[in-house]
Amino acid sequence: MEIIFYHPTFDTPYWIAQLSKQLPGANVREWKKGDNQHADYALVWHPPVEMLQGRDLKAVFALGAGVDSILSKLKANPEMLPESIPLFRLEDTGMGLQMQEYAVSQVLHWFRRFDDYQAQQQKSEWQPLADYHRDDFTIGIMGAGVLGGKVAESLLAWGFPVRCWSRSRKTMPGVKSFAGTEELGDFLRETRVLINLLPNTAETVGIINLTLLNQLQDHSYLLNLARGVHVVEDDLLQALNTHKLKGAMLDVFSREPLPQESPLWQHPRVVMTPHIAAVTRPQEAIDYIARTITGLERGDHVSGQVDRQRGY
Ligand SMILES: NC(=O)C1=CN([C@@H]2O[C@H](COP(=O)(O)OP(=O)(O)OC[C@H]3O[C@@H](n4cnc5c(N)ncnc54)[C@H](O)[C@@H]3O)[C@@H](O)[C@H]2O)C=CC1
Ligand SMILES: O=C(O)C(=O)CO
Repeated sequence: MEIIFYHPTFDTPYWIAQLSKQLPGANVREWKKGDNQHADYALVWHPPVEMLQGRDLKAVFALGAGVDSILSKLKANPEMLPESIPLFRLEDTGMGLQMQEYAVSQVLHWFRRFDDYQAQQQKSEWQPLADYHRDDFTIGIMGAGVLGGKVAESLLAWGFPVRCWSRSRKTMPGVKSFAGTEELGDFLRETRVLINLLPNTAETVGIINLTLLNQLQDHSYLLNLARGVHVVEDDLLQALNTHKLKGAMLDVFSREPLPQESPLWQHPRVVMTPHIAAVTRPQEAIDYIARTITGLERGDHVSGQVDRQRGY
């Protein structure tokens, strides 16, 4: 079995060594420009079109959870990957725990009013503030998939009321589920902390705009863990400046790195990280890919296949 690997920043020799260990019958090689030799599987992130085009592959694995970049490349170059070749993505593989750490730490930060205490400290002000109550701190998760589900579990464990919104209704013990555009308003109405874990699709681009933000509770918070294009940044700034939103924590931006001139950098109630909410953990990802390839070779049903029509 021949496997080609391409990632612009990962430690390629490490990945090749570990994959070869887990798939002893396979020959795993780094794909380099000009390599047109046969391959059964391709493992990729931001692949050049020529790497995939015209190949008789059994499957392609995206080395991340989101497949928006590969699907947008495919839209521009449909011949890069025919529909008959399945595309897989990473399901959790250690990203769920990272998302939990990120969300829990920031929700607790807001809930215990550490943002207010930090602002007071800037003014050398010693002033205990009134506690917030969990009943007024409903967490609303947009996108209740693999990662949204994990985040919901962890915030439930901290005793917060948790609700989620997705395309179809979910059954998660203790979590109130809302589905479809017709239930979006009800979902937002009681949400105090909005956590975004939607995929980037034609339907979700720009979904977090002023109309949506205005439906949240007053003095709400936004945690964007998914993709920058979900948020209309001017609308976010407006919601912050009118105090509809009390704070925002952003891991992702419509342009990355965030341009120096963006007013988000300096906003006193915005905190940000450089797209690190959940990164690919090599060992877990390699375990998953090796397990899935073994399953595909046996003809088993395996999970993680992207539905290209849906876009995730
Ligand atoms: N910031 C970071 O470091 C990372 C960000 N991500 C982002 O997180 C996203 C989510 O990842 P997973 O949970 O693994 O995806 P998933 O596919 O398991 O879950 C997506 C959820 O969104 C819902 N959804 C999709 N379209 C919808 C629509 N139009 N309306 C309502 N609900 C809709 C689905 O029903 C599903 O519940 C990824 O697509 C990726 O963009 C993923 C990993 C790291
Ligand atoms: O896996 C993904 O989709 C990511 O955004 C990784 O940072």
